[in-house]
Amino acid sequence: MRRKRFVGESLLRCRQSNVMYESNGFEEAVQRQKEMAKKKLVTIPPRYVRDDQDHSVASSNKEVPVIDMQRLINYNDHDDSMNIELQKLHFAAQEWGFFQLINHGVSCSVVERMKHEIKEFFNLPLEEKNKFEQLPGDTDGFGQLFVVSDEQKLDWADLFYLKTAPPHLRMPVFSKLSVSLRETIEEYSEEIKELTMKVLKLLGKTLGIEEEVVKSFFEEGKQSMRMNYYPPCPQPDKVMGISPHSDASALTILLQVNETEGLQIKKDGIWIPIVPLPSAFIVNIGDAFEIFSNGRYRSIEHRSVVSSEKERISVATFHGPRLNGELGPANSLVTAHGQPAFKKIGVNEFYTRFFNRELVGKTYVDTMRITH
Ligand SMILES: O=C(O)CCC(=O)C(=O)O
Ligand SMILES: [Fe+2]
Repeated sequence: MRRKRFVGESLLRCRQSNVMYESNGFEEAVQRQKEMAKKKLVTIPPRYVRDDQDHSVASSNKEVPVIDMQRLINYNDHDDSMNIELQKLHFAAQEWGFFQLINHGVSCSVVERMKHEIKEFFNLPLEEKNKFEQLPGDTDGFGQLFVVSDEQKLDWADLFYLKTAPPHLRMPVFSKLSVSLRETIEEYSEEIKELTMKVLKLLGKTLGIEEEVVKSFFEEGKQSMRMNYYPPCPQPDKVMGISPHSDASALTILLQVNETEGLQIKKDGIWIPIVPLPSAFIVNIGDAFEIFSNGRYRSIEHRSVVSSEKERISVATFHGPRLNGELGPANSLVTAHGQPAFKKIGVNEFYTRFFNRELVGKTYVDTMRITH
């Protein structure tokens, strides 16, 4: 039995070794894209082949709702345009669990710097990237997450994960990053946190939850970032960039770093591709908010597919509940609607259990559901 950290054979690790390199087409694909344009890869290593996934998508072009943050800030109950936007937010959260957020107020310069720095970061030579590998038993750094067996299929992606806030959660890998990347992430983290709290309070408002209650669960919440690099794949229909899953977060704010599309969400059993609007964030409800809202707003399954030609890069910022607290349905919703739909769980345990399982659809949040 190999040590757990080797189970997924981090792409970085594989790229270090010429032997592995010769025998593993995926790493070759990554290298080919980055440094070795002459090599031609035609087959995909079996661990990445997904016979279990149907790649078909909706034939209609349904689109996720677009919410204008500008219309929602400084909320005032007498302002009709705000009321309309708040209704739209409620509809988006209830019917879609996903929306695009425009006029979000996060400064353009921070977003642009973030995109630039992340592209540069994934472009670093291998020897440099090796310095940021996950340590045994840890989640932060380059590596694999949610890989729990040697047989498990792997996603066609290189991922870099960081806990970003509150600052005491940052791991040593964070301080090893270049000053410019670190400062950019810090600023981005701060602005995204502010935005997230505004959206969470508004979602609370649409559900009749007091702002103070939202704050007590989420104000000091755990924020983390998952940076995803999806190399081009010679047979994109045979692999998954990220397998279908819901996020454990309360709210996720996704930044599309380059132009390549790939995110799809499952609506009424059908996969719908998302076409990101320029300057928008893609926002989604996660498991922790499904629990907090007693099931009124649900986390939605999503996945990422890859391209045969182009790399794709995204940064997901997850915001969850306060680590030393308890996660469970907001009291006011339980009183108003009869019974709790979810068990209460300590937040630390909520995350420990999440990271120790395979990430499959909504199976994690389902373990906390109470069946009456
Ligand atoms: O890359 C994407 O569009 C999706 C990423 C994602 O779902 C995640 O990191 O949880
Ligand atoms: Fe996700």
